[in-house]
Amino acid sequence: MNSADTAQHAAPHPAPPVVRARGLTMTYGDTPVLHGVDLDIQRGEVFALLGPNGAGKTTTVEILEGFRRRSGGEVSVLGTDPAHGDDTWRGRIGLVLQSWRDHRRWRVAELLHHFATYYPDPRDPAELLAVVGLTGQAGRLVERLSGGQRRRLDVALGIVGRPELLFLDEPTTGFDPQARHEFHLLVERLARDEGVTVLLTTHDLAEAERLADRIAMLVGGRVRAVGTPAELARRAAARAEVRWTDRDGTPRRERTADPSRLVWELHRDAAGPIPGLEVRRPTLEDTYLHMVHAADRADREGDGHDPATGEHGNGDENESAEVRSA
Ligand SMILES: Nc1ncnc2c1ncn2[C@@H]1O[C@H](COP(=O)(O)OP(=O)(O)OP(=O)(O)O)[C@@H](O)[C@H]1O
Repeated sequence: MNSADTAQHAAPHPAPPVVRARGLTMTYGDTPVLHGVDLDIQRGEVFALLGPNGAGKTTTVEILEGFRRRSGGEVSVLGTDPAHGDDTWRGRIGLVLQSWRDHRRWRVAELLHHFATYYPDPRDPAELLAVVGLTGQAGRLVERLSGGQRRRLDVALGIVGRPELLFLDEPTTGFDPQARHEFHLLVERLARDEGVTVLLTTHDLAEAERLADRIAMLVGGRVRAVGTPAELARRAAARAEVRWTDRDGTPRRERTADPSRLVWELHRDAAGPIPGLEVRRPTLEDTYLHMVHAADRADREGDGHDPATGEHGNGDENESAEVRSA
């Protein structure tokens, strides 16, 4: 959006994004892994960062958390450059890390009380244990918790300080389905009722689809697309699958960009109802796989083709900024 558009359509004092990155780059040694990432995450938004192993998700998140120094670009998190965040800034951020390995000898409630003392206005630890379903384990040593229970404790520790921005790095790994469901309700409540902004990385596409207002797909250190799950499905032009059973009982399936035409043709050719007829719309998984394959292909061919839009760029990193901000 150009500045004239902004003046015309935006509120008089639009809130700045909670997370903003422009042209973020990262190089390990002489290996570049982020190639100019742009992100805008608004207050109260649940934002998921998806991408294959090695895409650069953790690197991006660690830079935003202030744990890793970037090589280049501009970054602002809660109005501060994370490279210069102080304790007050850190207190406004919640991290759900991959388990608190140094605290195995603590008891669950003790550890939560201890963490609560770091913050000016912490949540009540007993209430929080109930929220994450660990009341029955309050007196247990952390090292005696199951994997899923420890992950719930990670979540409790991440939100005890009432963070404005919560980073969730693969938060439900090891959760059973019910614990995952309860965790999703908790994240929805935090975002909806308390206006907490959430940045989630996950390999669970159903989780991203369920929780995220918007999703960014990061492949090979570039954001290939940003949008709601429905927008991404439309942009990726992933095809629907039509299933039916032939007159001789053979199950059939066909992928098509125009399912309504195929269904019409089937009806036109059939003498009566079509048994087993089913139209399956593209899922986020279809979209994801489509984009990852297309991005791999584009990178191999070096043609600047963007899988998110089907547009051809000039291979310039700035070109894909148009896609990202769309
Ligand atoms: N400390 C490091 N030193 C050198 N290279 C690193 C370092 N950390 C990550 N990398 C490399 O940077 C690239 C991006 O890694 P990163 O961990 O950010 O990816 P990711 O998207 O989080 O992957 P995953 O889904 O597997 O967690 C990978 O090629 C990885 O090998």
